[in-house]
Amino acid sequence: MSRAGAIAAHPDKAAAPVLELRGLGRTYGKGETRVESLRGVDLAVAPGELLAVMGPSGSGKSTMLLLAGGLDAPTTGEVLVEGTDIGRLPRRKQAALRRRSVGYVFQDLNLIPALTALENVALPLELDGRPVRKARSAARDALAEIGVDDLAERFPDDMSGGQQQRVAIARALVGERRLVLADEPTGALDSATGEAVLRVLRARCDAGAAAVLVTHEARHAAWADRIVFLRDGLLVDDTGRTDAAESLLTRDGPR
Ligand SMILES: Nc1ncnc2c1ncn2[C@@H]1O[C@H](COP(=O)(O)OP(=O)(O)OP(=O)(O)O)[C@@H](O)[C@H]1O
Repeated sequence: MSRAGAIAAHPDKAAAPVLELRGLGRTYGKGETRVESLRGVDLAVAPGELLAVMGPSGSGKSTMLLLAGGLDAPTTGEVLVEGTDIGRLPRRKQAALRRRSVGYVFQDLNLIPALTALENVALPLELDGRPVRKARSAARDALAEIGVDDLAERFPDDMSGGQQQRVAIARALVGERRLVLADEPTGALDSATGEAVLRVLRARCDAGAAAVLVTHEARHAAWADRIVFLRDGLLVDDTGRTDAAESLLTRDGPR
């Protein structure tokens, strides 16, 4: 299916959002060291939608992603994942929802050094109670999707930074993740591999997932259905595509 065709079918704005941020704020520190990292952000991401978040360094992009994934708690406001306010869930249920529904690709890769690539990718499913054989089979599929199935038996220390990053991306996508949160996911990758990763992210969204992609690069943001801009902890523009990003698009996808 062409990208133009995929966009016609997605995102499904009529469906309930996969992710909703309501009045989201986060303040760090006190007194002179107080920083208002986010200052009341409202945002909804629909099934099928790939949303790009851009903005200057320090504008709150990473903070927003951490809060959206329940890895940090907001000072004000709410985060709803598939309609559930994650702040109201007991800790164990919150952890289960994160494992089942949310995939993270952060700059800090956090692969477990004592586990092979395959074991790292299978881990979230195994923690969730999936039988080991099924979890590893799904992990193999995810590694293949990212094009690193040949690394399955390798340990993180025996991989390059780019290979580790691709394994971390496979771990974020394994299973039926409805929400993928990616913070500069192509950082350590050459441009062809980076594009391939974005293609996978796009395909996941076209299959019904929602994704939030923090990026500094307009050519990566051009894969998104919508781009929002953060400045000083506030969303300053939620109007859709920029002309700059639009101009990077061709009929069948970004170059
Ligand atoms: N754990 C923390 N403790 C104190 N201040 C923090 C913390 N995390 C973020 N901040 C501050 O909050 C603000 C927003 O940071 P954040 O990392 O979210 O920005 P960003 O837009 O992702 O930046 P970059 O593009 O450089 O990654 C910055 O002023 C940062 O110093």
